Amino acid sequence: METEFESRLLMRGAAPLSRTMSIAWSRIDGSARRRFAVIGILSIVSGVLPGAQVYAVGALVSSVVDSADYRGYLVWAIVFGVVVFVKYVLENIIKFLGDVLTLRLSYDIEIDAVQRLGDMEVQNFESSKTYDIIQRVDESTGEHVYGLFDTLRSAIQALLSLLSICAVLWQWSPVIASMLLVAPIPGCVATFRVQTRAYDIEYKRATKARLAGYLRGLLMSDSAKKETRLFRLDELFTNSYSSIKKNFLRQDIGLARFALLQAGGLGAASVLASFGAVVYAAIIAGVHNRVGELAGFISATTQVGPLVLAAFIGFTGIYQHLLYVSNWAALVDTQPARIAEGAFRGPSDGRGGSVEFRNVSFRYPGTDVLALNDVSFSIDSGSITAFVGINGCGKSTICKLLLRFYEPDEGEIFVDGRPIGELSREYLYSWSSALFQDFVKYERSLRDNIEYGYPRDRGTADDERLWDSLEAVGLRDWAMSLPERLNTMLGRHFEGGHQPSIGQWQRIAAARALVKKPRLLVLDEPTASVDAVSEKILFEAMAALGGETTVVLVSHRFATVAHADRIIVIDDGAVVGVGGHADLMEDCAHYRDMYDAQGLQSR
Ligand SMILES: Nc1ncnc2c1ncn2[C@@H]1O[C@H](COP(=O)(O)OP(=O)(O)OP(=O)(O)O)[C@@H](O)[C@H]1O
Repeated sequence: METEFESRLLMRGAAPLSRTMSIAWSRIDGSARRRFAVIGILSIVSGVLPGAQVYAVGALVSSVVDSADYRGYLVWAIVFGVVVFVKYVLENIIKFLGDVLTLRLSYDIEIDAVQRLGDMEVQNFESSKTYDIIQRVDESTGEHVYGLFDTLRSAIQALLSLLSICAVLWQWSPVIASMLLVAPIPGCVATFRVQTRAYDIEYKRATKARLAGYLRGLLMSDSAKKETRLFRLDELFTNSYSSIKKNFLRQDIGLARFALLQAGGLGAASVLASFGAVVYAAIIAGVHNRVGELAGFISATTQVGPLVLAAFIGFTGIYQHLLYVSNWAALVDTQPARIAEGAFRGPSDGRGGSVEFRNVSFRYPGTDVLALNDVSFSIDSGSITAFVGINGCGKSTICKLLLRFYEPDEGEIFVDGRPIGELSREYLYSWSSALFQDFVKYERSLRDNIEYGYPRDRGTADDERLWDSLEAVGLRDWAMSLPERLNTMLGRHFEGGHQPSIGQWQRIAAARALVKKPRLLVLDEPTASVDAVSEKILFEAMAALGGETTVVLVSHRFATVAHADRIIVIDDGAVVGVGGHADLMEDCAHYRDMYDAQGLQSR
């Protein structure tokens, strides 16, 4: 059973090990590689010193026994001291260089991972495959990258030390040398078994551990607290969490018992075998009067066990690091979905903003259902166009394609008469803006919250512009009443934060969308959280943009929708009606049904 598992472990690790190590190596810069080289050379020197140390012990004791003159053994005492001291110095230098390298790699790799995440397209975060990889990369990856190389280095150094000791012992007695080398093996097998079992437990519990982490996160989340309290989910989640943890506890205690049994069996066999080797060496020494060699054997006994273990376990310990590093390597190795960049950078101050979808069809990656099926429509520049339809009909998908978060599978999208793929996204985003239904509540100052919507290449937005945006969304008076006005921190996570209501948060997000005075404004359910008065204010803000800004509005509120210049009705990924409110009430049964349903609900 164990053997089968161990071989599975090696199989599982061997292929990713070489791939992961080559990825890690390719990401390490020249100076870090030089540091690795220096550490490697010092490790080789330090690796052969234990042999010299054992030899010096033997020679020292022999010279004490054989020579009456202290000068005879003083030389060996000095040699012994120098060997011990040089090893001490080398080990400390290796440790220092290793620590510095760990810190540097941790920094480099953490920044590299963060940059990769920042650089990813929206669609990667909406794909469970990539999202899974993203979730598994944590801040400790850098330490494990060095750990991966360092474990290998330590194992090789331990092997060198063993060879050097072996070379010395062999000259004295091949039989005792063999006994000493073989003695630690059962103990190593025991440790290997315990480690592989621990690794296997960790590997198998990864999914449950993630679930436990998720439940814990829900229990700690301020946004989830109301629901968890109301639906008594806190109790349910706490029970699930503790049941997972109890299971882990049971496994860990079982592992501790297994470790004790292994130590008591194979581990004890090693101790007894070493003891046997020393007794045998003592007998030989007594018979042949080779006290120096006996001292060398005893000195070697204390070193050989840990060295065999380090060499043996070092190679298995690599898998522990591999578990972490492979997540990061998978991130590096992932070919995230990319949106091709267009070259057109256009006149930055030019107005416009007309949009056309021509026979656009689209499936989300990894699905076979058409989210949009042969969709065609056109939107005049400066107009307000509303999209309506039941949940899941494809309205948000139209917004995502228009903002180039995805590319259509078929058909083409034109902006100002030009295929959208020809526009550079930097250019497109410099004059378009959006307010999403899942807008972000940045727990930063009110100023930051609005300024985040202002293009960085235009510098910082002046206060007047920020106040204008607040005015447009009806928040000027509220902002004036805040303790530090624009500089007031928002949210509860940082000290001194002021918590806006959800509707205020949404209007702040609207101010952020408006601050750049966009030519194209996509509003994906912008009024979901606001009251009727605020909705009117928001709509007036949109209308005030009229002529200057093309507004694409997704909304379920017919009171808002009815004011749009044109309404496009979507059903099951297809356009089923286009026109003004009055026309659609006449001609489009689907629109009329939705309108009536909302009228009934509100009565
Ligand atoms: N990231 C995604 N991966 C796979 N399928 C998706 C994804 N996002 C949306 N879909 C699917 O695409 C279809 C259209 O979704 P979309 O979000 O565009 O609907 P919607 O009209 O905006 O709905 P709602 O009114 O609920 O916001 C739905 O069937 C939905 O399940």
